[in-house]
Amino acid sequence: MSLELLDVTVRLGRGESRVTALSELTVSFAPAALTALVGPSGSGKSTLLAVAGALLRPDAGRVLLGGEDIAGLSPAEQARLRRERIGYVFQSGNLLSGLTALEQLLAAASVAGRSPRAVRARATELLSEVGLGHRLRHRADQMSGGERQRIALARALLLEPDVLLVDEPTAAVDRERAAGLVDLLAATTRRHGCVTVVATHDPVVVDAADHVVDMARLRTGADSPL
Ligand SMILES: Nc1ncnc2c1ncn2[C@@H]1O[C@H](COP(=O)(O)OP(=O)(O)OP(=O)(O)O)[C@@H](O)[C@H]1O
Repeated sequence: MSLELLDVTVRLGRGESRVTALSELTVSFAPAALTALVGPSGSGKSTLLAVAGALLRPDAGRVLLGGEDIAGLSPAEQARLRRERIGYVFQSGNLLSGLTALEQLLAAASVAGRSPRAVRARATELLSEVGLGHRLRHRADQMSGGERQRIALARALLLEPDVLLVDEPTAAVDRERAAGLVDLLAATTRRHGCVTVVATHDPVVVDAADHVVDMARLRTGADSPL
């Protein structure tokens, strides 16, 4: 299932601080492929992820997931789409306070309508794969930013979404860990066939990516869409 943004414009802020974060941007992202989204700070990478994940409604343009315009859905339909088909791994982690690493994954599975018991073994395995196998029963709110983001990554991979949106997954980890996380992301993406878009400044991610989209070139029209 492909993901396409067609002539998308997003304006953010109010009054004098109002900026056009995305201007008539057109780009498509392939399924079963990891796309690295690169570009200078402020070029709109995070904004693109928010629009692609139906967290932000564009001022103009369409966002097609498998041919359906998700920007035009009602708020309730968008909420359902976000819950069932989109995985987010943002730097804040968006975790639930008070829960352990393992409970974060089991709770997410439960909200998505899956039996926590059925996914427990896979959840444990994924937490080990992101390097947190020894901290399954530690509270996530007592972990570092990089560790919390790795929990969010394991949680997203457990739910096997159609679209996986990841913001700077390697910013808060050491180089060796970064390579391991990117390999896991790429392998899972190819296995499950999801559209994975990773906003990054990290050459490790760019080297492992199937495609690279450069925001700076898109904005000036120098890049043709994939
Ligand atoms: N809430 C907001 N209100 C006003 N302007 C905003 C808001 N959020 C972002 N912007 C602006 O929109 C533009 C795009 O920001 P965005 O965060 O998408 O860039 P980015 O490429 O992800 O940057 P970075 O690499 O630093 O994370 C920037 O000019 C930014 O200052």
